[in-house]
Parts: sequence; C-alpha cells; structure tokens
Amino acid sequence: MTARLIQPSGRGFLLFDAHPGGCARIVTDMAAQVQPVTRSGERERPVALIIGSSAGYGLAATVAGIARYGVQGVGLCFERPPTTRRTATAGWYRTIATATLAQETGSDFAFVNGDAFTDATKDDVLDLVSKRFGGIDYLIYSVAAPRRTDPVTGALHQSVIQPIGAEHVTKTLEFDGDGTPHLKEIRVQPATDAETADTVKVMGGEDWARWVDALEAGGLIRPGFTTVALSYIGSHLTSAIYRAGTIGAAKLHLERTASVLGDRLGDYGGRALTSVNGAAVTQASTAIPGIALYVSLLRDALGTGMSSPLAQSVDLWDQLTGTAPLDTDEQGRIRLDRWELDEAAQTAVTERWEAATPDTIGDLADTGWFRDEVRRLYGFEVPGVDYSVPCEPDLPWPAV
Ligand SMILES: NC(=O)c1ccc[n+]([C@@H]2O[C@H](COP(=O)([O-])OP(=O)(O)OC[C@H]3O[C@@H](n4cnc5c(N)ncnc54)[C@H](O)[C@@H]3O)[C@@H](O)[C@H]2O)c1
Repeated sequence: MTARLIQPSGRGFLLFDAHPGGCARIVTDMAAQVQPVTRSGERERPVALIIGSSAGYGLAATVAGIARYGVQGVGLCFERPPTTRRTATAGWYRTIATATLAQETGSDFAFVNGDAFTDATKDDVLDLVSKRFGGIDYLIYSVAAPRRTDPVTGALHQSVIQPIGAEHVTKTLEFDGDGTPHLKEIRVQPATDAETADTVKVMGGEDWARWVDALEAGGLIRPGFTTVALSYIGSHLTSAIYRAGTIGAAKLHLERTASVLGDRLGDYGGRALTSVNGAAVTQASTAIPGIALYVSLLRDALGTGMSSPLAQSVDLWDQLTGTAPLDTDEQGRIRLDRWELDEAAQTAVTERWEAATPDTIGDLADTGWFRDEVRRLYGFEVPGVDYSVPCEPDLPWPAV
C-alpha cells in the first residue's frame, strides 16, 4: 500500500479503517499526561505482562505503567494487520506507538499479536518472558473478546450480551450516517442457560487462571507477584443487561477466580485481585445495548469529572506498587469506579435517563462527545492530526 487519505466510514459504531497518525497521537497524548514516579533504591524496573494491551483499559494500563513506573515486559493483544483493501485495526497502530514510547523511555517492552486463549500463544509469550526477563512481577488481564476456543475440549464458545431470566426493554442511542443521534427503544431477549455458560467460558476467569497456571508451571512467578483482572459493576440503569445479565455472570466468575488464585498465590507472597473500573467508551463497551446512552448521559452529568481509563490506570499502578494504599471494597475488589457509582452522579444520570425522549436527548446527553470518542477509537477526531494529509497504512508490527 502507499500513503493515502484515510477517512472514517462504517456502520453504527464500527468503522472499517483506522488512522495510523491519529492512533499514534492518542498514545503520545496519553503518555504526556502521566507524571513519572522515581522510586529510590529500586534496582530493577518491574516486569509486567499485560493481556489486552492495544485498546481500552489494557492500553491505558500499558501506557501508564511505562510512563509512570518505567515498567518493562510484554504486551499481548489480538489485532488485524493491514491488507490491500483495509488499514490494520486501530490497536495495531496504537501498539506501534506504544512500542516507540517504551523505546524512548528506556523500557524493554515486547508486543505479541496472538490469541491469548490458545496454548500456543501462552507458550510463545512465556518463552519470551523467560528468555528476556526471567520472571513476572505483574499480570494484568484486560481482555474483552466475543469468542474463545476451549484449548482442552476444542469447543468454540460465543459470548452474548443478554439479560438473564426475562426480556429487557431499554432505551438506546443510535447515530445515523450524518452523525445525528436518535433515541430508540430495543427489546433484548433473555439468554438461555447454555448462552450464559458460554459467556462465562469466554469472559469469566478460566483463561486468566490458565495464564497463572502456565506462569507457575514455567517457574516465572516472582516473589510478591500480583495479578489483576478487570471487572465492571455499573449502574442500576444498566444492571439488567450488564451486572445481572450474561456478562455479569462472567464477571462474578472472574471475581470468584480471584479468590481461588489469591489463596494459591499466597504461597509466593503473591496476590490475585479484580479491579472494578468505571464506564468508558471502548470497542467492547459500545457493543452493549444501552451503554452508549448511559455513558453519554454520564458525560453530560459529570463532564470532565468522568475519570478516564488513563487516570484510573495511574491509580491502579500507584496502588499495586504501594505508592498509594489499596482501595478495596468488602469483597477485596480494587474500586476505581467510585466516581461513577457516587450517589450524586447516579442521581444526575438517572434523572437524565428518565427524562430522555427523542426530542430531549440532545439536551440531556453529551452525544457529540460520545460520537467523537467512538471515532477516536479508530484514530479520527484527534486534535492536532491533519486528516487532509495522506498517511501510510502499511506499517510493520514492532520488532519483538
Ligand atoms: N469499557 C468499559 O466501560 C469497562 C469498564 C470496566 C471494566 N472493563 C473491563 O476491561 C476489560 C477490557 O475491556 P475494554 O473495554 O478495555 O476492551 P477493548 O475492546 O477496548 O480492548 C480489548 C483488548 O483485548 C484484546 N483482545 C481481544 N481478544 C483477544 C484475544 N483473543 N487474545 C488476546 N487479546 C485479545 C484486544 O486486542 C484489545 O487489546 C474487560 O474485562 C472489560 O470488562 C471495561
């Protein structure tokens, strides 16, 4: 491919192409917001394995770890390379920029593109960790995936985002071709037991535990090892579709897995935790019915009081490294979502949700911000990027 103009086009919240320059700029802008912490007396940079490092919370954890604590290690994600017709996925370009950031800041960071659920990827990553670092201090598990093949049975499991037990009727936000927001009502049928079980197979704690098993079997767990998997609780407005639905069942499994792993890792002086993060606009979250509306109303209510994935990830690293005390709830989960579940925030968003009609939606929800955030997931609408300049999409994956 040669340099060409790359414009946003697509269907709904899914765009066909990503802008390499915009994706790179997002990473450098994130890094520029992070204040480095120099820890005296520390001989070596901490080693982290971050699974889901190219997007959303995993990307934020990677950038925050590198920029704040000079973390080194391996990032794993699953991205599509450029083809003759299409650019690569946005995470491909963000990974190139993250690798450059690591290099510029002296962090030895390798990025692997592969399916985290397979044994072959685990073998490759662990081999890399073993040869390059000899062990791991932190494993951050931030995968959001639609399907998983169980490596033991070979069965393919598809996750669904549905309520459990009863049909759910919810308001939802859609945008037409010219970006005009429309408030609609949709009905989502309840999942079958098999669909719920499949969702738990994909998004529950099984694969996280397999990573810990593999690290343990490879002798790669360092003293004081900490692993964190990301979870979500959210508002009563979204609970039927999220926390009380199929994904919520998977999150419950993930949280139970943390306690099983935690007991085992205690032998190494290690910890397994979940971190409950706040709502954010990501590729994974925009697929959830009603979340676009909820997040747009939340933004209107809180403005920049919404804590970004980057800010939450800085908090997470501060807590994991002991720079700040762990902020956990009675179930031992790290809570980075307190700003979202704050009573005043929930009252404000509930009032807006209830008042929202097709006529009032423009006044109650920050739909312009939401639409731009979706475009930024693909590297568009990034301030400072000149989209009238041709851009080369055929960029290689960073050398490992
Ligand atoms: N977005 C939110 O509002 C929110 C809130 C709280 C918690 N979380 C949790 O954060 C985690 C990450 O979600 P996100 O919203 O950041 O998602 P995302 O879609 O932005 O990123 C998903 C990441 O997973 C990687 N990935 C997907 N399938 C993979 C596979 N098979 N192998 C390796 N990597 C794979 C992708 O490459 C990407 O890096 C999830 O556990 C999610 O539930 C999200």
